[in-house]
Amino acid sequence: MNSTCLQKTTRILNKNVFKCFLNSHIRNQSSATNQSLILTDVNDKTGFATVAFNRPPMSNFTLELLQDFSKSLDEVESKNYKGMILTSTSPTVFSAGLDLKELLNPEPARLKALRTAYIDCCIKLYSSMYPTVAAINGHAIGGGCFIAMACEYRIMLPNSKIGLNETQLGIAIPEVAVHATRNIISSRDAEMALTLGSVFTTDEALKIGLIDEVAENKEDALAKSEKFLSLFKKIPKRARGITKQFFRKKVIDLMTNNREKDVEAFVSYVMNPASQKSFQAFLDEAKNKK
Ligand SMILES: CCCCCC/C=C\CC(=O)SCCNC(=O)CCNC(=O)[C@H](O)C(C)(C)COP(=O)(O)OP(=O)(O)OC[C@H]1O[C@@H](n2cnc3c(N)ncnc32)[C@H](O)[C@@H]1OP(=O)(O)O
Repeated sequence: MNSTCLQKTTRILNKNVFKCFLNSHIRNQSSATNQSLILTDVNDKTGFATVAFNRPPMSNFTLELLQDFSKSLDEVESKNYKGMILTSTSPTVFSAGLDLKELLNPEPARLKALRTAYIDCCIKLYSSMYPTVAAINGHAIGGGCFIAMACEYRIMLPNSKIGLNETQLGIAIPEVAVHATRNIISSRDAEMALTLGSVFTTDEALKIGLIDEVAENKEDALAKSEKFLSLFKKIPKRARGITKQFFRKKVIDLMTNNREKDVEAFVSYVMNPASQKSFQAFLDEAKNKK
């Protein structure tokens, strides 16, 4: 097989694997974990890229996943795709946030790299020139919720949970997350939600405006996402992107300028014995549920 033919075959194979994951036909999780941690599929007709976290069943973030996600976000920007739908290949979870095993008894240098990579992804997503929508195909907790919040529009499946639960784990919410939350829901609801570490059902999230729409299933969520991105089809990209960035300037500046301070604070919260205890308690409780 010559190299062009091989490339074409590989592309087709990747596309089929991706479609299979998108439809949540994950029969064999160990084969899923052998795949890339991020899958990107581009619709040639619309120019929209669908980027999926590919770490079933929880789609929780490790350093490697975040590094790959950061590269995918660069690719969507540099290849000039017309918009991005963010989702996951897990059947019931968009993302359970940072991998708690990364936070438990961590090696400080890796923990710093994890948080830095997470903030990098948030900056790229929050300030992207292309339009973004989160097709929240299940639970979105902690860092998973914030990533969805960095998109411009959120469509969620019924019977799922979403929220920034950090205070429950002993991690203070950084100032930037306060402003980002207030950009979406009322200041009053934001203060209650972030101080309590509230996790909302789909219906509650819709009621307070944390999500914009509810979809019947994943297929419907992807169709609704395309509809949202299509709104911007005729709007010149540069004018749209710069206008979006003006609305988001405070959060972008805080994330960019406070990066080192945020990383230091995060490391100190995570290393705190009380937080360590709460990570272990969560993991033990989940084990004991079975
Ligand atoms: C610019 C700055 C902005 C700041 C934004 C904040 C940034 C990051 C902070 C974080 O992300 S901290 C982590 C937050 N996540 C959590 O607290 C865990 C969330 N998980 C859940 O609430 C639930 O698991 C779920 C997603 C609602 C699913 O519930 P379900 O009942 O279906 O499943 P469980 O029985 O709870 O779990 C199954 C299995 O998965 C393991 N697990 C779940 N979440 C994580 C995780 N985040 N990391 C590692 N492992 C996780 C859980 O322990 C079970 O494992 P086993 O017992 O089967 O081995």
